[in-house]
Amino acid sequence: MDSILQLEGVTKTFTDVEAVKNVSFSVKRGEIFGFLGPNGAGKTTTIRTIMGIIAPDKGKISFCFDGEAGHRLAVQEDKKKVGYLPEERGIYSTTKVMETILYFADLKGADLQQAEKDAREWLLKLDLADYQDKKIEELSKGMQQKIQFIIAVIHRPQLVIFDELFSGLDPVNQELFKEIIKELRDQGTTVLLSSHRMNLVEELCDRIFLINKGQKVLYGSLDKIKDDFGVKKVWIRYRGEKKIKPSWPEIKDFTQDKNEICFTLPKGVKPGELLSQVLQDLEIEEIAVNKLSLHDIFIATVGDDKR
Ligand SMILES: Nc1ncnc2c1ncn2[C@@H]1O[C@H](COP(=O)(O)OP(=O)(O)OP(=O)(O)O)[C@@H](O)[C@H]1O
Repeated sequence: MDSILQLEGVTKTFTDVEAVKNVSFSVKRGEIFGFLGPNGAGKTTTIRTIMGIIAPDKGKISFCFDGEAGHRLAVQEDKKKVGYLPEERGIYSTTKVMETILYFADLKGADLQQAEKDAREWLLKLDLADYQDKKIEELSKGMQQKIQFIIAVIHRPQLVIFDELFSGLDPVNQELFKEIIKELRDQGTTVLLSSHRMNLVEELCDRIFLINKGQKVLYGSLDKIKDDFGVKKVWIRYRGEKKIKPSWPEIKDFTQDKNEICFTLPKGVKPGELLSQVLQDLEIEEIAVNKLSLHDIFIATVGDDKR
């Protein structure tokens, strides 16, 4: 898979904050790429440099549309190939919903007849069909966010960047957008998704970049990151209420709740060998051995600093 977007050594310093330090990654054509990090990590700053809203102090950002050679997003024509949902929400406006969507579609050079047809379909899909003639300011925050989503995709961009798409959406709408993002990917759109919602990222993305304090922490395929991390989480439910006192030095983060125990095994410890010793005198009802979730890896990697 070739890259549609490439960042090489991107650095951005504000007066007294090094917001982004030497960040490099590439987004492959047709993938859903997760861009993660705690609050203040540098995600939005990186995205704004990608969108050409702020210039990086150092580094190179290049796009490669339709197999062309990579170049900066300077040309107006190229900007039309990218969609962007910014983190800051609210398009408070007295303009009507459909007019607003078509205004942005026009700015991005979309065919207006096609855009109007697409807009109707999106509004229907997002449960806003009755709102097309309402003023934007009459919509709730979540509804306005849906309109911003439509604006980001109305010109059928090749690459779309969602900065915290899921924030402010209720669980039903989060599920709806999860499906929509998969559909966009299946239709050939590349998606860069910045988010704190680890469970959603885990379900949607094959590859991620985790940034903390402006710098790379983890980058690559989620499966490989989990394998490299190596820690396994073990959960066991057994018959009876025997109190367990683990005497095995390999076991970490041990907790017990009635007849359920949970612990982690560090990288390199083979669960089979240990469990055969641990389980000798327990009558097991259920057992699960899993790689750490992205949420656990996130906490383990950046949590200490945050605390
Ligand atoms: N315009 C600015 N002027 C000064 N400092 C800024 C500016 N924009 C961002 N920063 C600083 O840069 C750092 C990174 O901010 P950024 O908004 O990129 O983080 P983020 O990862 O998007 O955070 P969040 O998840 O909280 O939105 C922060 O320390 C922030 O205070």
